[in-house]
Amino acid sequence: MRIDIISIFPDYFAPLDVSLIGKARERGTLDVRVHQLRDWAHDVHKSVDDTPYGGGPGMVMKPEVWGEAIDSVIGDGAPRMVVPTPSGRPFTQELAQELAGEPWLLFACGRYEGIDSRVVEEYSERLRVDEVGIGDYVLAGGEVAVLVMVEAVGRLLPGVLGNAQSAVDDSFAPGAMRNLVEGPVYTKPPVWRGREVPDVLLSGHHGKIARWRRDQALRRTVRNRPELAAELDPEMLDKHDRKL
Ligand SMILES: COc1ccc(Cn2ccc3ccc(-c4cc(N)[nH]n4)cc32)cc1
Repeated sequence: MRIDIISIFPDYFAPLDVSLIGKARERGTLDVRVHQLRDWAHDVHKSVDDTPYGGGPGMVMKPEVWGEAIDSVIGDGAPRMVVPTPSGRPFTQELAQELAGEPWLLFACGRYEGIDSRVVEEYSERLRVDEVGIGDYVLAGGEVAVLVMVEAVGRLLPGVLGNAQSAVDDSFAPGAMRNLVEGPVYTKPPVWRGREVPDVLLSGHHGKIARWRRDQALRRTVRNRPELAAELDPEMLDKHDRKL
C-alpha cells in the first residue's frame, strides 16, 4: 500500500518511522510519503491560508495551494482521498478495514479552520473522497487524526502484525468480537502484590478460556459502552449476567 500525506507539519509524522509501521515501511509493505504543503505556495511568505469569506474567526486554507499539491502528488493516479475534519464520518474499525483494502491512500491534513470546501468538491469528481473524524472533540489540525488512521489501517495489512498478534480478534471487528470491547489481559507472574490471575486462564481449557474472555468482554462492554451493548444480540446478553 502507498500512503501520501500532505501537511504543513510533516514532522508530525516522525512516529510513522518507528514500531510496526516503521518496520512495514522498511520491508516495503507500506510506502509512506509525507509532503510539505508549503512547497506549492509560491508567494514570498509561502502562505497557505487566508481570511474566511463571510467573516468569522480564524483562517481557512487556500484552495489553489491544495490543488497544486494534490495534482502534483497524484499525477494521473486515483488514490482514495481522506480528509480529516471534526464534522466527518466517524472513523471506525470497519472503515479501517475498508481503507486497508485500498492500494493507495492520500491524506489531506488541514489546519486553521479547515480547507476551502471547494477542494473536496473538486477532487470528489475524480476520486473517492471521505471526510472523516476520529471522535467528538476538536483537534487543532488533521495530523493526529492521520496518525490514528494510518496506525489502525497499517496494522491490518498482511505481515504488519507479527504472528504472535492478530487483528482477527480485534474489538469491533466483524465476527465473534464485533461490538465488544477488549476483556482483561494478564501475564506472568501468576501472583503480583497478592493479586492472582483468574484460575480459568491457568486451566489450559481453551473452550472455557474463550467463554470466560467473551463474558468478560461483554461485561466490560455493558459497563463502559452501553450503546454498543444495546446493539448486541439479546440472546447473547441473556446468557450473561445483565447486572454488573
Ligand atoms: C469549524 O470548526 C473547526 C474546524 C477545524 C478545526 C481544526 N482543524 C483543522 C483541520 C482539522 C482536521 C481535523 C480536525 C478534527 C478531527 C476530529 N475528530 N477532531 N478535530 C480538526 C481540524 C477546528 C475547528
